[in-house]
Amino acid sequence: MTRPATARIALNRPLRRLFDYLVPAHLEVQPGQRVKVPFGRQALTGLVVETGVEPPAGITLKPVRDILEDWPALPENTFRLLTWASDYYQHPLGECLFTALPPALRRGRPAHEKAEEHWLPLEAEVALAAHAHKQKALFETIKDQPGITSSSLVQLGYTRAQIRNLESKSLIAQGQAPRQPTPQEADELPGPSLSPAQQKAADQLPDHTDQFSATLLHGITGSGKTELYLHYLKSHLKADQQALVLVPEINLTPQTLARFRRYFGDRIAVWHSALNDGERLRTWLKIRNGEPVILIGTRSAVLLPFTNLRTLIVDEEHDSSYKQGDGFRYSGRDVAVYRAHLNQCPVILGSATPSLESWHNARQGKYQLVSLDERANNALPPELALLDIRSRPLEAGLARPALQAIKETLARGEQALVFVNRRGYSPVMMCFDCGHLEECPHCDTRLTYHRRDRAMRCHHCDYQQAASPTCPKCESENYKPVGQGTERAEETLAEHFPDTPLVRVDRDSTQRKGSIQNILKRVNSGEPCILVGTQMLAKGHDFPNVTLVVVVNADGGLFSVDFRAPEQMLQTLLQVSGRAGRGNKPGKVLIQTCHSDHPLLRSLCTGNYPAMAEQLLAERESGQLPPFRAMAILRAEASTMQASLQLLDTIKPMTQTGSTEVWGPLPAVIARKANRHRAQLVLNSDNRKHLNHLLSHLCQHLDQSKLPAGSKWMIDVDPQETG
Ligand SMILES: Nc1ncnc2c1ncn2[C@@H]1O[C@H](COP(=O)(O)OP(=O)(O)OP(=O)(O)O)[C@@H](O)[C@H]1O
Ligand SMILES: [Zn+2]
Repeated sequence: MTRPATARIALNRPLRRLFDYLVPAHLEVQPGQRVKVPFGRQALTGLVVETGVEPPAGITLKPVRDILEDWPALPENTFRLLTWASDYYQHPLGECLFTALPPALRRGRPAHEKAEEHWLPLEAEVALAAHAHKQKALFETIKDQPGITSSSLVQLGYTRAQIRNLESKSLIAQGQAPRQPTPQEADELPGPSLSPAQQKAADQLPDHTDQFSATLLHGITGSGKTELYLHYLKSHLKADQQALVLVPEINLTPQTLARFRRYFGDRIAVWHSALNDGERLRTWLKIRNGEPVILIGTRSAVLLPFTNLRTLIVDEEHDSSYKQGDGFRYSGRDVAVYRAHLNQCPVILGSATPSLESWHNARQGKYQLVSLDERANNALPPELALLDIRSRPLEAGLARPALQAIKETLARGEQALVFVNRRGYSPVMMCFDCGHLEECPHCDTRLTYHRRDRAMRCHHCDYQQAASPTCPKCESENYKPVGQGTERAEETLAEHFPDTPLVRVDRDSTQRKGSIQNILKRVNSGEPCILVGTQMLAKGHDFPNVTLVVVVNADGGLFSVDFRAPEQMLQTLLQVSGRAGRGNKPGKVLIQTCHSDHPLLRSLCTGNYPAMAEQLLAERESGQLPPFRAMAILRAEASTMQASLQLLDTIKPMTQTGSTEVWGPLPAVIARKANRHRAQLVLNSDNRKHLNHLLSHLCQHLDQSKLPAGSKWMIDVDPQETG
């Protein structure tokens, strides 16, 4: 008797196991392929992991119901990448594999595009009834963006009925917009002409796209790293090959895209969180079909099923947004390096402030270091100075010399940028009579005061309450904001500079789709203005007329318990400083601090990042911290702290092997978040392989143990946040 055909299937479930099914004779399946399988009373989409498996004895298998297409949605190479990542990050294989599918395919939709409706205006102006505001706005939108799709319009808040209505009035009709230049046409555009310093760096980049190499491109802020990427792709990527450029979310600005489109036209595709399901499916299909796209995308783009990926670039490689903070906690940068290794192709990691991990790898010769230490366009590096605010009067956080410098900058017709590391009005509300501080009822944190909408908000859970004008405890009127947020800085600056436009950039001011684009457009017009913002402003932007940067308070990272805090502080401060003086006028940076003699801040002022990195690495080495050892955190969450600690206490003996040092269990820095009590066990090992085995073993054990109700555990490998 021949053995019946079987398949082992992964489901999109947080389960560390696979499921075996029979494969009916009329179906043929292969690894990576999507199938429909019965699961309980449901029919689920599954991905074939293996065929011809020996099912456990005594179990009657159910048959696969159907195949969704006759080709593997995940080709072999992508499949191997995800299998590796599942093992490395200790995340269930099913969920890892499904992250490489667009939402429509996860849900079992067919893998082909629905024809999209594109719209063009038929008239130059419209005569609509005066009250038809929405219709007019819709028409204007279509006029501004000819060829826009129905789904994009719906995303902008219009309805399909409104679109039909304009169509019935013969004001718009279906049709495609004028095309972008094709790759051939774009080829005729002159390539970027590199400065001598850029050319020297370009000459050191890897020559071959058919073998693995990892390069760390350390280019100071404003040195033109993007120009180098463009040049590299132009001269090395063949017409039929695919490339991936990873960027942090906020860097995917229209300017960046325009620069890539200028050289590569339609070959450029994008991948980020704001795409709708239709757009995701379309781009996914292009990549899976092996079209020679150059994909510019955020973190998850590194998991997509490329079939001919020959170059990977990770811009701002130090950026912490490359590490996913929940669920499948992978690092987009590290997966990119592994992927280049699998594909035998080059990966280029670029940054003005490389992560200590990458710097260490370069020092050890694992990565090739290429340095670019001149700014493009003959611009000079900014001049950094500390401004000690210990005994100076402050006006809402700003010292007089800082206000004076802003005034002079504006008088010269230039722009100033004020960096505040908190959004909202003030991070604390305090009663100066009874000492009451308003805290979140669900977390161990203070509530942030948002003056604009008179709300007190928790930045860790969704909690908010109306702001009270008097102390909620003793009703004193002596109840006041303490500390600086972006809203408060904006308010003070508006009082000081009533005639100057103020532009605030933080998560609150950029929530609406397109608002960041409008803000950037305004700043790029060059008119004198003051920009006030958080980290969002620090990264990657190119504002040629910003000549002054003021850092309201630099001290946040100096005394944190998180061992990465000093590194992240230096990176943020150097990045935000790097926004000054990128055009033809010199830039100046004023850093307000209460610790102007702190060695870290002193070395910051030299602007010499390699020296800072060496100093920080020496500290990491003496503390036996990453990158000198591998680290993983086992976190527990429960309805009481005691339960969390207890769970970790029972696990701890299992983690104590020769090569692993264990710290904890200890409560997390924010011990209670959204009413969950959090504790952690930190594992450190000299041997990454041993640590990986230990973690796999732990996962298996924990999966099979019965945990107390309401308790949860999770593993974070190479954690970014260790508090
Ligand atoms: N070879 C060149 N010729 C003319 N202009 C250039 C050249 N290279 C770069 N530039 C310009 O210099 C500016 C800085 O370049 P870019 O934004 O690529 O710097 P960067 O290295 O990415 O900086 P950061 O790390 O600060 O984001 C841009 O306005 C860019 O157009
Ligand atoms: Zn909260």
